[in-house]
Amino acid sequence: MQHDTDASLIGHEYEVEVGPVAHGGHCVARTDSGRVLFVRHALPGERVRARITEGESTSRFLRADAVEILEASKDRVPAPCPFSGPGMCGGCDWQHAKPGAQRRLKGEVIAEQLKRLAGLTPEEAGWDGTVMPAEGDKLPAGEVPAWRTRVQYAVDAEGHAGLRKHRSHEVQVIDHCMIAAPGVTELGIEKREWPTLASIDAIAASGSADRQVILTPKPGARLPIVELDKPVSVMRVGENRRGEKQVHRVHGRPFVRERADERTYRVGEGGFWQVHPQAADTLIKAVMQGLMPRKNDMALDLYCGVGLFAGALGERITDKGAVLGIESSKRAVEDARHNLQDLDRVRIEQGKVEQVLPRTGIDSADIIVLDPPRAGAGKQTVRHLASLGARRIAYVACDPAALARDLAYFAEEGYRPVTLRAFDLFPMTHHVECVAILKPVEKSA
Ligand SMILES: C[S@@+](CC[C@H](N)C(=O)[O-])C[C@H]1O[C@@H](n2cnc3c(N)ncnc32)[C@H](O)[C@@H]1O
Repeated sequence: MQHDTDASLIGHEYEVEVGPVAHGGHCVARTDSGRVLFVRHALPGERVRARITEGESTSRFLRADAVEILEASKDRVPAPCPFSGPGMCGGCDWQHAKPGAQRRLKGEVIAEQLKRLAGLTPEEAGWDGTVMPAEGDKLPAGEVPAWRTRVQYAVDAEGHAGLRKHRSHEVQVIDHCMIAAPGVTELGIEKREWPTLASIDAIAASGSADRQVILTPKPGARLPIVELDKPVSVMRVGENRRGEKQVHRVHGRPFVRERADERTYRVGEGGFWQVHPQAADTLIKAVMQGLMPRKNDMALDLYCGVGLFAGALGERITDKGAVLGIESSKRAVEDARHNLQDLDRVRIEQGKVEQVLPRTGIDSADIIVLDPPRAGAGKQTVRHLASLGARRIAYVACDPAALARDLAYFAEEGYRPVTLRAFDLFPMTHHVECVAILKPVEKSA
């Protein structure tokens, strides 16, 4: 039996004044009785009618969608995508904000996380407070940037391709995704029916003409014959006898080729590559400007993926120096070793940073780049890195909260950020990428 005290509030509506944007991209508001709402599709300063999408009368906070805008912000624009809005596609949650306002709001989230979790003002973090577009991203104002080179389509019960709704397994059927790169759209996935599939990952490399689809069949279903508008390589997701996910090549190359800093990188299924076409070059430039590698440096590239930063470092560390990359994914390590085989100062180790790094016996490094997954590196790894005495550390982060937490750990170990740069590598969404350069705090005599 359900008590009155924990009754579901889903569907209840409140008129609220919308406060600041919070980590995760939702705006904070309060009901008249003081309940905290995280409101999607709203903007700071607006008055909206918010409909509860998650929460009970006893929940600490509720989630809501702005279903009617009673007083609009000057930053609001009509969402260009017909599939974006309350109850629809969960992808682009900031379509209703002008591009400049999107970047300003991302900046406000970074500033808030730095203050709350690392006790740093923007000045103390070496940040001018701006979020820059990716290098070379010169899209005219007002146009929707078609940047997404990798799109994961979900398939509904009738076989129509679409995108997942926000925090839901339901599929929003679409006829095209506005932020998908032209190479993805040209495949025509949405024009066909896929009754035997659960999902389709579509990849259109930006560094080559390679196109790939990774098909996940419904349990027990057969793989369809794939006929798309452009030639693609096809991979299939299955399970081995132990129930572990395995990916097999059906036809074509089992990888796509990408380019960054004038090198070609092979990226196999499951290997990480930045989704925005200008992201890899933008990040390499920011990291190299910050680290300023010297020919004899001992350098580490942690969470190295298919070798993006290790490649850039290996090009610059040419004399008696060395570069060690560490990456947990076996497939990515195979690709990294292939990609960097011409760089004889570069070595790649497979395994988790927190396990492999202590095993290497390395007790000093001159420069370090780390680009961990969303959760960040964590206290143990930060402590280990600080003990290596590097003169500079570049921290690449896709989550400002994880970055701020790790900056606080670095501060405990005597490292502080000297510059921080933020890039809008995910336009139309609340996501943002940061590069912080850290140096040891000089000890006073
Ligand atoms: C954000 S990606 C960065 C990849 C690469 N630096 C790039 O920009 O292309 C993070 C990478 O860390 C790897 N990874 C995740 N957890 C790890 C761990 N504990 N140790 C080592 N690698 C890990 C993932 O497989 C992924 O390739």
